[in-house]
Amino acid sequence: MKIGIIGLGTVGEGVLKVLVKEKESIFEKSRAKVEVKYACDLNINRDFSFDFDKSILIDDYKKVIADPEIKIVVELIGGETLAKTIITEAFRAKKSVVTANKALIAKHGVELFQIAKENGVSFLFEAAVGGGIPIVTPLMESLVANTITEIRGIMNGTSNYILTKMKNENLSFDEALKIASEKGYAEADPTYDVDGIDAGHKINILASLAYGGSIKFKDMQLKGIRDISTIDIFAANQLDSTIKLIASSKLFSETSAQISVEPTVVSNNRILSKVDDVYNAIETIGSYTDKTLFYGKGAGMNPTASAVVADIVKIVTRNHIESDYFFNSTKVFEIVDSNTIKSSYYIRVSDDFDIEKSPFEVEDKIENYYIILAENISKNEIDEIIKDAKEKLVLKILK
Ligand SMILES: NC(=O)C1=CN([C@@H]2O[C@H](COP(=O)(O)OP(=O)(O)OC[C@H]3O[C@@H](n4cnc5c(N)ncnc54)[C@H](OP(=O)(O)O)[C@@H]3O)[C@@H](O)[C@H]2O)C=CC1
Ligand SMILES: N[C@@H](CC=O)C(=O)O
Repeated sequence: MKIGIIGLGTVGEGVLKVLVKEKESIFEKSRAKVEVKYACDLNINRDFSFDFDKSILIDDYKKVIADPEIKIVVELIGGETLAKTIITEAFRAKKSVVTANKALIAKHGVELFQIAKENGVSFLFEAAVGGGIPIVTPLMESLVANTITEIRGIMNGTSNYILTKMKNENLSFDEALKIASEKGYAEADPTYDVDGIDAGHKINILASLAYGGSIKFKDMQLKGIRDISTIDIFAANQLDSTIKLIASSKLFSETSAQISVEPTVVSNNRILSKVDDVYNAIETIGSYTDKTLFYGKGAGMNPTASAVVADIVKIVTRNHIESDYFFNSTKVFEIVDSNTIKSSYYIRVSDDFDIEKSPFEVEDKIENYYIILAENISKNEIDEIIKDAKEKLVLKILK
């Protein structure tokens, strides 16, 4: 089967490399014959990290769409504008699409899956969540017997890399982010990584796969790691805990779920506290399986390429399920406001805060800050109590 790859950046170059180097072994294992007819990028005169027949290089994606021999388009340019046009044009030209573009699926999944369906083609996206970790296929296929009630995990490699380097190597936030970008982990706009947006795209996708229907991305509560200071990392350590950016989704009813992304103080007794660097880990709770844990590299050229290639092979071997259950507009989930739900919290407030007049007790005092641990209280209630403090940070605790 002939395919065209559009976008030869970190992931696209990796996919081309795997398809060139592993052509025979992929055929031996799957009987899939995958021929890359076009590899498209804006800059095709640059150096590549491996040898291949350069005659496949083109710089106009329209050639891929216009060629009737091409059966699969692999969209790896990222972004939400041109990528959406390319994917839509590919569907209308009766071509299946494989992508790693989580932003596009989280925001436009309902529309795109509808167009794919109308044109009788496939739309696969294993690489969109968890890099090299198989998690999309398990949720759609391997765990089909279960009602998935909870999904929780570390889903952004860049912010996990930054938090790990700040804790273990005393690197500054900016130094660690720079290295993550150089390694190809970060998004073209790294605010997506550090502000919880990328993890938000991923939990949106997983929740839709788990519960069916769709979740409106704009209604989700997202918070990133920008406000985490070395003081918080030190204080968490004193509490035998580690700060992680946790994306989570909990089913509340048939039509509502609590879905959020927030930095969380995770007890060192939990496996998630040990997931470091670019690694991701995603826990699911299923009605029959109970807890299942998926762990692996969440970003970077090779792991992500592995997931994209798996989708290509799936389409070539016609070994996948088409279903109306996921990403449809007939069941749109209501998102429960996390700030109203009682939980345990870590609070850091500047010492201008009148602790005596508050219901809180000081757990620790570090520099000019009180560290407080609060139980059985909502974030909204805490915000009201500490509203006059000059500086404050409130993080959920995962015991
Ligand atoms: N990096 C990672 O670890 C992961 C990334 N993803 C997702 O994969 C996708 C790709 O990410 P990544 O590889 O990191 O991004 P990159 O920015 O490294 O690569 C994108 C490539 O597409 C090229 N491009 C842009 N516009 C066009 C066009 N019109 N025609 C042809 N090529 C074009 C870019 O060229 P130029 O640079 O000249 O603009 C660049 O080479 C994104 O959706 C991302 O979210 C998913 C999982 C992991
Ligand atoms: N920028 C993302 C890339 C993979 O999805 C991340 O850091 O996790």
